[in-house]
Amino acid sequence: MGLALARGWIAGGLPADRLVLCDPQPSEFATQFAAEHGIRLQASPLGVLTHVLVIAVKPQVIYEVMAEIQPIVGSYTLVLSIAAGISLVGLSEGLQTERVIRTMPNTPAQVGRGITGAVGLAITEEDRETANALLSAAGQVMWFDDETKIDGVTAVSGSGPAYVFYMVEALAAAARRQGFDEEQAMQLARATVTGAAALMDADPSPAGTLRENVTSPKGTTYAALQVLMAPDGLEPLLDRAVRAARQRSEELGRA
Ligand SMILES: NC(=O)C1=CN([C@@H]2O[C@H](COP(=O)(O)OP(=O)(O)OC[C@H]3O[C@@H](n4cnc5c(N)ncnc54)[C@H](OP(=O)(O)O)[C@@H]3O)[C@@H](O)[C@H]2O)C=CC1
Ligand SMILES: O=C(O)[C@@H]1CCC=N1
Repeated sequence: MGLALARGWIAGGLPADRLVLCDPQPSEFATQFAAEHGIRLQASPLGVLTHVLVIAVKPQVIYEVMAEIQPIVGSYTLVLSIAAGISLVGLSEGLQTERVIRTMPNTPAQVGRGITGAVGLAITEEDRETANALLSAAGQVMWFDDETKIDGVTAVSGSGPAYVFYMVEALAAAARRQGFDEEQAMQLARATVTGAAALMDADPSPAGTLRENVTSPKGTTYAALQVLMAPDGLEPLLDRAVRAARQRSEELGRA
């Protein structure tokens, strides 16, 4: 996810010499990305004068990483975390600063179409503007005063792209059962979801209206929606999925 953000920032015009990527074992992709854009890539941020420190490691290793990098955090450093579940207090204690922002982006950030939820601890208006400039290069930003909202953002939009991609996989599987080969099934499913998303993007009508526009009276869509909108249909299923993601976000924060 850190690289997705970095790609969004570079695509959005952030000069490469303002960015230092730190990873003790960078992937081939990260190495290539850094080389291609002339971005400094190093094992650790120790020694870097850091005005904005973006922490994008897994929640399971974040406390260990914070203990290691705390010395680079000074009064001049604004900290921005994207780690699921890790609280403002946890970040503040780990890095010995209150200039901390907890965020939850999502992977469409890499094409500038992400949405990020954000909440700050003791940040100034200037800190908020700095973070907003970075985050909005990757898409929309929603600020909250209540930190618990970030667990909800994580469960809805942070994890959400995976739900949509799975919907494509499931629709393609259903298409295969209708006799299409794998390639045809995936083409039909993928174009349906990207096309529907593009239509929703272009037309501000409520999603319900767009759905009704597809649904001819007593037609085929109506028949399908009788199944999807049944009491045991998609809504309760998504509700369970979102609750499970939220619970996991809360658990990661306690671990
Ligand atoms: N994936 C997503 O859609 C989203 C993820 N997030 C958050 O982003 C964070 C990363 O998740 P994700 O991108 O999925 O996971 P990844 O494993 O893809 O990314 C974590 C990266 O951090 C590297 N890393 C490990 N230790 C260090 C270290 N000491 N210093 C610097 N880098 C290190 C890892 O390397 P290695 O693989 O070698 O361990 C890996 O490349 C998590 O906290 C997650 O909650 C937030 C929003 C959305
Ligand atoms: O799966 C995860 O834990 C991360 C957080 C949100 C999306 N991916």
